[in-house]
Amino acid sequence: MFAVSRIKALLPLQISHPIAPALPHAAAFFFAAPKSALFSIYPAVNQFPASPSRTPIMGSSGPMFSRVQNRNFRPAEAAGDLTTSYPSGEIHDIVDPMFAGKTTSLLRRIQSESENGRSVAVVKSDKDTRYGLDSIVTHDSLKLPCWSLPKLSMFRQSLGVDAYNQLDVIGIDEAQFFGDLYDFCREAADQDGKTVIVAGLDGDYMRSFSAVLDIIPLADSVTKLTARCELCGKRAFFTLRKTDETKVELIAGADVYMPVCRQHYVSGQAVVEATRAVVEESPQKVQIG
Ligand SMILES: Nc1ncnc2c1ncn2[C@@H]1O[C@H](COP(=O)(O)OP(=O)(O)O)[C@@H](O)[C@H]1O
Ligand SMILES: Cc1cn([C@H]2C[C@H](O)[C@@H](COP(=O)(O)O)O2)c(=O)[nH]c1=O
Ligand SMILES: [Zn+2]
Repeated sequence: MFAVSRIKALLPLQISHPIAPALPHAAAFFFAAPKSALFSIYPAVNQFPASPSRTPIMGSSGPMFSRVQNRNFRPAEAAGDLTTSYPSGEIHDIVDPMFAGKTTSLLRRIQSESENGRSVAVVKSDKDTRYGLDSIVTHDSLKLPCWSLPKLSMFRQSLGVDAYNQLDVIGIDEAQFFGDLYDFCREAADQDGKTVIVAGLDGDYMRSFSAVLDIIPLADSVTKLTARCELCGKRAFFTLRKTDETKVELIAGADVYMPVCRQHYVSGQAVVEATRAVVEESPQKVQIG
């Protein structure tokens, strides 16, 4: 087994530079918004518990941006009556390899919804501890407060039922780590009338299916972003793992992963596998790239 070097420098928890202009090398799903508008929602961070995941108290308020009206929630009291007007939720699925800009897109979408007067909250998997548990953070250091939870089924209870009912928009980052993504999205959109914006990897380093693909049949829209191949600069659709670690879930950044085009995925995988075979015979620390 090879040792994987740990991420050396965690990104700072403050925004360290302005919003990247429209994801230069992503086929972007771009919500034009002034930089100042994004920053205007950050003061909300200080109004809420530093880490809601550590204090998931019933009825507590979490990192949800202010809005008082509940536009979407409709009790399902008349279920079965065809004349009943069901809530009009939506599901939008943003998928990509790593570094293509899905967290940036999610952040912009949430910002845009908030500016349009909608009540928003963001949740990510608590498995991703790279930048702490109280924010989603992009690879270029933009951040937004969030809830970190092991399961989406805990979301309503963590926010408190009243706060959940008042929500219009739910953003989900690192969605590939949620086993209950399908059930949560279906209920939130179909029953509770929420707009759900989901961002996650469509495949792991082996290009196997991710939970994010399960919700395509439920979705209003699916957007696949692309990164730039780190080896040749062409469009990158895949994530290459540079180490010999084989477990599916391995939380890391650019020290372990890189976005690659098809050609470099295939050749890169061949190198990783050949190296693994050699090193299994003669163990030593190796990292490619
Ligand atoms: N190899 C890389 N290492 C670090 N950052 C990168 C790399 N390639 C692209 N980026 C930056 O990451 C940004 C996208 O970050 P983010 O939205 O967090 O992506 P994702 O959530 O899809 O992983 C890009 O706009 C670019 O500035
Ligand atoms: C390819 C791949 C990725 N992961 C992990 C690595 C990161 O912690 C996240 C993806 O983060 P990002 O916001 O998309 O950059 O997923 C993994 O566990 N297994 C994989 O195969
Ligand atoms: Zn390439």
